[in-house]
Amino acid sequence: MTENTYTIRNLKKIYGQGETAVHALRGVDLDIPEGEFVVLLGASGSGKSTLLNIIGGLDRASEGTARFRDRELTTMSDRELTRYRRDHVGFVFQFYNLMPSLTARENVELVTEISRNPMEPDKALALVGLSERADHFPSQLSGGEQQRVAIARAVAKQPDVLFCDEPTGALDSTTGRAVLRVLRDVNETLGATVLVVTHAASQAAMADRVIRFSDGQVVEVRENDRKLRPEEIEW
Ligand SMILES: Nc1ncnc2c1ncn2[C@@H]1O[C@H](COP(=O)(O)OP(=O)(O)OP(=O)(O)O)[C@@H](O)[C@H]1O
Repeated sequence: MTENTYTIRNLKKIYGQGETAVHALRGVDLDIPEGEFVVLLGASGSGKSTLLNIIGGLDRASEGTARFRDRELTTMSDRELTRYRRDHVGFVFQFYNLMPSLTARENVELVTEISRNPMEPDKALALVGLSERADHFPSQLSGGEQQRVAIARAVAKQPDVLFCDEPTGALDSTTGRAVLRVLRDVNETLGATVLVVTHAASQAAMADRVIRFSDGQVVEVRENDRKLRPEEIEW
């Protein structure tokens, strides 16, 4: 039997209370198997980021359970959640969040210096095809290159899970494809489970599993028999 990275049951998230309460997740049930490349689709406001934030240990659920392997996240203390994030999870966001005053290598070192089992920063930069740019500052790099530094930073700690919220949202499709290729390589060579939130529905063709959200609920889970390569995807 395949193990799950995440086992999620009746997960609910309510922001605020009373008349202004927002039901961002309305009872989500999901199994995310180890090592899969998963794409989350759904309209703006359907709850994708909220789910990512909860299972990434950045936010807390209002109700329900979310297990990472054999550990329950919803009952962890803040300290345990911080350790979980540090040891197991990498994040990539739409706007790269790099430190402008640090070079590409130094941005990666920020993470490797506090990680339990990091790879060499230069190896992480090589993995995303940026060995030649290690001494450049973010302002000297293109958007796609900056995003690849952000991916190198996230994977340098050798996370079990890589969360990507709109990683290609700010990029043209050629550059975006290069970024998707890197994410696929991370999934295949490091074996990390990769979860990508995207508005570009065509990117779902490169996933093992496609999860569609609507109004705080999962309305479809689809497994692809055949995955497309990033080069074959148009958006
Ligand atoms: N901190 C917050 N306080 C109050 N409401 C919030 C908060 N964060 C999110 N929401 C609401 O929760 C709902 C789900 O938001 P979420 O960001 O998860 O959606 P999403 O599917 O990721 O959207 P997008 O594709 O636009 O990023 C939305 O109605 C949003 O307005």
